[in-house]
Amino acid sequence: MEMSKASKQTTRHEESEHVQNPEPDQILSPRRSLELKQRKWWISVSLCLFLVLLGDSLVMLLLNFFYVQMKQDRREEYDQDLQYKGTWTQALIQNAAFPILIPLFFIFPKPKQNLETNNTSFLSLRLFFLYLSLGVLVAAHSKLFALGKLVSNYGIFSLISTTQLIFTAVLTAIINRFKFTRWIIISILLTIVIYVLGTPDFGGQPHDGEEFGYNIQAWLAFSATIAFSLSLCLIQLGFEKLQVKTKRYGNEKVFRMVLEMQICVAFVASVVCLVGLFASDEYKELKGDSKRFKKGETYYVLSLVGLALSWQVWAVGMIGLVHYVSGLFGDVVHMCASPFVALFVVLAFDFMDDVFSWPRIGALIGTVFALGSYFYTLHKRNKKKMAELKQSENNVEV
Ligand SMILES: Nc1ncnc2[nH]cnc12
Repeated sequence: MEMSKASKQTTRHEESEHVQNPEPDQILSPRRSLELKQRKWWISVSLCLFLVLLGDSLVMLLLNFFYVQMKQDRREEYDQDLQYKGTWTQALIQNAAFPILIPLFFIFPKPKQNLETNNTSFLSLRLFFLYLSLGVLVAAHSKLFALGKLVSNYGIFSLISTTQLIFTAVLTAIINRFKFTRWIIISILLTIVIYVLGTPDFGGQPHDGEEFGYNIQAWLAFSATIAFSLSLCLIQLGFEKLQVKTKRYGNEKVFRMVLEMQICVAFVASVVCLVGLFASDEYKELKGDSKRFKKGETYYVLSLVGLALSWQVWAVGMIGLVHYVSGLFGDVVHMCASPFVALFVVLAFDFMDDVFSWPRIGALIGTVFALGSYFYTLHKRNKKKMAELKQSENNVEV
């Protein structure tokens, strides 16, 4: 697209201003600047990891709280009726609290737009379609996840969910041309074992006789799993190939990108879930649930609001990990959260059937090795970048 004379002048003016007032990073030596960048990156990764653990734990605690509120005493008398019943509602809750992120989006600093790029409207259009399709995909996995949890035996559902990491690994190899290292493979294998041993129990299961056929259960869990893995890989692709290339945020990876992705995708997903909720007449059943809540309607609404906010905490952490590291790492962290979540559920609720047994303790210890092994690869990658920079500096000096 042709640039007008006036805009060219402004651009030149801005460019000279940019040179006269360099960014703080540009004043520093390249080595110091890379060091600072890597430190900032580690802080961002640690923060996102914490958000995923926190979100995962809060979601599971609130789901169990809901279960306890609907039932007078023990959880071992499983009853599907005591879960959040509406699956469109649950899918909506998983996405609908995104507006709380909008003020955050404006609070986070906006880096200067890169002025070299001129043909970004094409990329922005593709980004728009990516957000649209990702929103539909996220709505689909949220709905299938809720449905699978409602109609399946939770143990079987969890076991099938274990394959999630395998799907993510295969899909990311194809879609993102992901390069696996020995340490990443060790981390994946450990995470699978951790997930099998450490998944938290969940009370809201159907009675044995009431379960859907195993076929349907398996298909629901598999579909949720594949849709979830696919969404992680596509989000990574969107960051790498579209969002970074539009250069609206300069050349850097910034947290604003994470918030933009989550707000746009969750908005589309919420619209899809709302349509589903009304088209299926499910909204009519909501009143019944609130009446049965032991602590009353206010707590019922508060627990739904809490659940919706917890999902946003989780989603921002997940998308942050995809942005700063990869979809595969996001999935590893999400699955490694399971023994922590199980521990919190055991500590928070006095469920007679739920103890923090040896396999779970083993799983908890295993997370240190699984995450440590992935972190080792990341540390080596950062060190390699620093070594390359030092090498090129030495070459210039010689
Ligand atoms: N909607 C979802 N949320 C969390 N984990 C999932 N795994 C598959 N679908 C999921």
